[in-house]
Amino acid sequence: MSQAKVLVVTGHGTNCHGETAYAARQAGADRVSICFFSDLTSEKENIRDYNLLIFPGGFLDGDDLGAAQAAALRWMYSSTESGRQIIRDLEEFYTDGGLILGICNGFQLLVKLGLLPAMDRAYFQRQVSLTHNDSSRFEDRWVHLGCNPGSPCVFTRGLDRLYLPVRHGEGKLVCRDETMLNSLEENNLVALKYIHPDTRGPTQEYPYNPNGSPSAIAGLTDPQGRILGLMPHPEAYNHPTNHPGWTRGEQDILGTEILARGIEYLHSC
Ligand SMILES: NC(=O)CC[C@H](N)C(=O)O
Repeated sequence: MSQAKVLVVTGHGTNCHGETAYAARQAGADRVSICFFSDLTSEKENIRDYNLLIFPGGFLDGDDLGAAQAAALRWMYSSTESGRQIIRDLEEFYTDGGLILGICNGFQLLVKLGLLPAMDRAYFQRQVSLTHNDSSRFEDRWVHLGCNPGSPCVFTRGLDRLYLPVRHGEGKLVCRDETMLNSLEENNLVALKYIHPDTRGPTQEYPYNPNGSPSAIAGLTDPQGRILGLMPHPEAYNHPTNHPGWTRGEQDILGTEILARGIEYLHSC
């Protein structure tokens, strides 16, 4: 059994790191640290000392140039003080079996870095993007989600339906064409979809699909299932009283279950 060592990486404008670290502890992590991106370049922290990397939600660099765009460039082109490229550390971290979770702004970073969906195992090549919601406004609401039982994703393993909050302006997935969208489905890289509360099937209907994402895509995984990026915030449903209907006795599976599945996977390694 290996320990689950979690690193939550923040930057200017990140605002969900504290809650995400709390949720990781609740989910059973053995060690949780929060570090700033510059702690990596100054070599105060090294991602190779961890096995679960979390990119939390927020507004990195004020969403200038598009959400997480500047941060993606920073990851691609920054080096440590001793001259090691940060991106090589990230690559080795993943090749050695690490898990990566990107929540909302973190998901935006993962697609812009090309870590998701990494179709045909083409890691670090940008294949899709996330853009402005169809509503042209920030959407802040709870959504119903269905997990894909055929997906290799370790974070959603055994989960069926979830109810989680979203809060974003740029959550609509963009694919080059219909063929790419179909390949995402065929390769089971779609881990989570927005579903309609009545039919319980994938939906394009607003506001159940809050951004107009094609095929109702809310979260993606990679071919190895060790990376998950999702627009909803699992860390924000870490206690029954976070549920908007808790005073009426309403409850769903806690969002922290997503983190717990990843941590269980690490414990089993
Ligand atoms: N909650 C978040 O992480 C916000 C995501 C993002 N910056 C957006 O508004 O699209």
